[in-house]
Amino acid sequence: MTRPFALRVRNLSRKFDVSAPWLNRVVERKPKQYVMAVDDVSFDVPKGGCLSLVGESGCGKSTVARLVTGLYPPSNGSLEFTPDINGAPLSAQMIFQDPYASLNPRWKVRDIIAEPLRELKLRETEEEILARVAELLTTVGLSPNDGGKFPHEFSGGQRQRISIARALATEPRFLVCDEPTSALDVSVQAQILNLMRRLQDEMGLTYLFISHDLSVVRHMSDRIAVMYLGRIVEEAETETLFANPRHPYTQLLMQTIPNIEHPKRAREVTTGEVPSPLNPPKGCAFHPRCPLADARCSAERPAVLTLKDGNRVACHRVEEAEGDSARELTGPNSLSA
Ligand SMILES: Nc1ncnc2c1ncn2[C@@H]1O[C@H](COP(=O)(O)OP(=O)(O)OP(=O)(O)O)[C@@H](O)[C@H]1O
Repeated sequence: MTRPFALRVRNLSRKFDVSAPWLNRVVERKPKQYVMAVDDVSFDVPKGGCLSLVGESGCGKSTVARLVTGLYPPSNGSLEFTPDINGAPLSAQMIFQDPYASLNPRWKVRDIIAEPLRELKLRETEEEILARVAELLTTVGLSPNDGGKFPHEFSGGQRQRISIARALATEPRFLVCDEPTSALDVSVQAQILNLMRRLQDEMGLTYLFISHDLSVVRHMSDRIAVMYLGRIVEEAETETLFANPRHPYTQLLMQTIPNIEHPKRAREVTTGEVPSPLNPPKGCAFHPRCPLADARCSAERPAVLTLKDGNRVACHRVEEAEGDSARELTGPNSLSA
């Protein structure tokens, strides 16, 4: 049975104009240049669940986050929130990687958290606003007295708790979390992830979670979409992805996860570099780094196939290996509705 979705994204693209200034282009006879930061991406975020986007720096994760929160308009494609999420005060709230940079250092914590309440007039009196701030601080594991302090008086983990409290102020149903723990120590990361899971259970929140680290998203996610150079290369249920990573790039990312046998792994891919998005490789964008690549991979871009188990993968070699069990639906990137 298909799970109801909170957000449905179809064929979403976003390009950025990165051309040199007009005069330089004319003098040097250079054409306009574009980066395809997000290229024909489709996914569903399950209601009350968590979909994670994973991939190396520059693959387009943050741009998807900004498209979902409305910070950027798409160049193409659609975003559809279910009506109850659209009806919430803001359809999607965002939690950022660096809580210090996203908290105004000159404001007391209570004013930081109260800002959206005041802005959107969600409480009538100052007393009600302060009561709500105290409630939010308690919800994220801080003390109501912490409202009188400034951001620099807190540790990194506590500052991320403050960001979460502020994001929750408007009672959103949908949170976009862009690398919320990657600036934190591993032990603090676990505390913040546990807090986010508890809040999800208690408030029925839906998460779009973004990380470069598969091990971080493993225990948060119902499904994981792996991105490479602006496109989704594999999307699967979390346990299936870990048990049977099909795309060679997912397999490469798996090799960066520390485990008992390899406790000191780098956590980041150290073999080969991501090609420039200004000049992406022809065919499959991953083929220059792929141990399985053959002539077809350098010539023909693989479509995103939906497999019998509902998971999706864009790889000629997987398609060949899975034979009849792989089936293409109505076109590249389509999902079973
Ligand atoms: N405002 C912008 N103008 C021009 N290019 C951009 C802009 N935002 C992103 N890009 C480019 O789009 C591509 C995707 O960037 P994006 O930040 O979405 O990736 P990411 O996977 O989130 O990486 P990171 O984790 O480093 O932020 C990159 O090549 C980036 O340089």
